[in-house]
Amino acid sequence: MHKAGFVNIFGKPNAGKSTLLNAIIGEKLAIISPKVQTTRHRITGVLTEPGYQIVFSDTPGIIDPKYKLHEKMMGAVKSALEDADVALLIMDAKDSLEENLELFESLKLKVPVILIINKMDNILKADMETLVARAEAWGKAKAVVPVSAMQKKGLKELMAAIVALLPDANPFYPEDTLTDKSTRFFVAEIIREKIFQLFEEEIPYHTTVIVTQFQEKQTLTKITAEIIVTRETQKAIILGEKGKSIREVGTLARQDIEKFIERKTFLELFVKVRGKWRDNDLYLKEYGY
Ligand SMILES: Nc1nc2c(ncn2[C@@H]2O[C@H](COP(=O)(O)OP(=O)(O)OP(=O)(O)O)[C@@H](O)[C@H]2O)c(=O)[nH]1
Repeated sequence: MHKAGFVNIFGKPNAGKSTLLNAIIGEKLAIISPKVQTTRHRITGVLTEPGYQIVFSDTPGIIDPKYKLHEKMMGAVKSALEDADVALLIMDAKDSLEENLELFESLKLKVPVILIINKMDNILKADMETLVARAEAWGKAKAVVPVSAMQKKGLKELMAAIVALLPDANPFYPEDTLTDKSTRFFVAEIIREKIFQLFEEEIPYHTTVIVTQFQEKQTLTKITAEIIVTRETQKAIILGEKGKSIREVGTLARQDIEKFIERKTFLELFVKVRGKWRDNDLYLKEYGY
């Protein structure tokens, strides 16, 4: 019998959700950054193997709804909770187990749960064994699996634990589907990732990216994107002296986009100032939140 189901990943910011999803799907789908809270959308990757199909979703890190944007992120967490067949709760091995369990309890999950202890490469084997035993004593997880998402360790054990909990069902997507999000979305995420890499703290959090044009030409793909910031001063920083910084964003993003869409790409970037987009419902809708 074929198995198929929806599997959602939850965890505190920086626990390694995006890294794990990428390690499993084997394609760069979610963006990864050492800064917290980079994942704002539900990102779905589809894994099709002989005998089973898993539709994965990477939800935003769990945080307080300080801004409207954050409320939308919590909304995404809740809606993901409601439609999952299996929930993967992930924590950093160096983080407090008690705190994480308290957080996971507060989600009031009604679906089967697998507790993943990530970053096993960061702690001693004996300490990990003790941690796993304490996590198992919680009693609410069907399995406790230590992994290193970064080093792709423990993934086989994790997959076996997930498949064991999947319902019998036919595949939801055709075999070659990687994701149900549009290419445009990933292009915008790649550009946003570069902004995270190149600029300090506050800039990335005040920035969003929209792809305004995506044209397949004969020899290349022409993409136009707008980088939306909240203040003129931020615009000046992103542009840089004589446009040096924005060119750097463009070059790095273009290289990754070309790898992702497997086509030569012409990328054009504009920076626009839209005050308070994070608190404005209309903008949030326009930008896909
Ligand atoms: N040492 C180690 N670091 C890891 C591992 N997995 C992830 N990381 C690092 O932890 C940081 C956060 O990883 P992400 O995958 O972006 O975390 P996330 O949970 O998706 O974070 P948000 O998007 O903020 O919710 C990055 O710097 C990763 O490189 C791991 O197995 N070992």
